[in-house]
Amino acid sequence: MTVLESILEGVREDLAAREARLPFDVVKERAARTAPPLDVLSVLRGPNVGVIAEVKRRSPSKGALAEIPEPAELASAYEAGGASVISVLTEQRRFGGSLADFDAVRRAVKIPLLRKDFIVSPYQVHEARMHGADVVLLIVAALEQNALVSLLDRVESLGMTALVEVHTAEEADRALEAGSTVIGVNARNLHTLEVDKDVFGRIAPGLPFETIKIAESGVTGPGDLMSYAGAGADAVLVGESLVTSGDPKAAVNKLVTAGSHPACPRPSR
Ligand SMILES: O=P(O)(O)OC[C@@H](O)[C@@H](O)c1c[nH]c2ccccc12
Repeated sequence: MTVLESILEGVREDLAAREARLPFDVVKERAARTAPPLDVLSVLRGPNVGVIAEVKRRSPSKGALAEIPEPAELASAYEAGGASVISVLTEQRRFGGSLADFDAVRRAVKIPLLRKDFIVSPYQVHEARMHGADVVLLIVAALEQNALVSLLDRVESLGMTALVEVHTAEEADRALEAGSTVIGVNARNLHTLEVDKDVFGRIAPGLPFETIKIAESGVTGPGDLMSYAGAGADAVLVGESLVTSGDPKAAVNKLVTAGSHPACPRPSR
């Protein structure tokens, strides 16, 4: 079994437990009564290379990263540092996240929020909306094509934006075929956890120019942001280097400053 497969197994078990506690109908109803999602597309289409800052306690590859006793405080620091979007991991077993973290962050900040989890069922999409998500991650490697298509439709029908994650050119083709407008290229292979920062530069130039391109993983500072920008990134998604920085506001701000510097390559749109 690959790492991704074992993560998905745990996710399905946890999902079944939540479904037993709160019926899908109720989740749908509450989602429909939640304040509408924020327009993240116009945020990501802005003139600068944006920063999506992630609340991440641990990861299968690195183990514990940071305790983060107050996710709301961390998120406020990200917002104050100029992040465009905040990503909150809600997967519990491997990443130490939760929907309670998501709620705390939602109450603390005004900028768009991404629910970062392993979405395999429509239940999780409505659940994300019920908790105030604006963006939902869909991982191509975790989904059959028909499931990807129907989850993407579901996300959009609720007014949210799907960040569709790929790691290979074949997955990028599947993402485009499904109709994705925002594609994240993860430098990390979720089957093996290996990181290859050149993956973005190999895949992004082949995507349509109007596709919003996000470079995910392995950003350690402004240098990485600049090189991803040179390969066409509209934004970078950063977790580890921010949560381990000791000063998340300053760490985000360094990236944001690089992404708005005149010397930073801009997405051509
Ligand atoms: O901590 P990093 O290397 O900055 O990476 C952040 C983000 O890209 C990573 O957390 C991530 C990308 N895709 C995912 C899918 C599931 C869980 C986590 C992820």
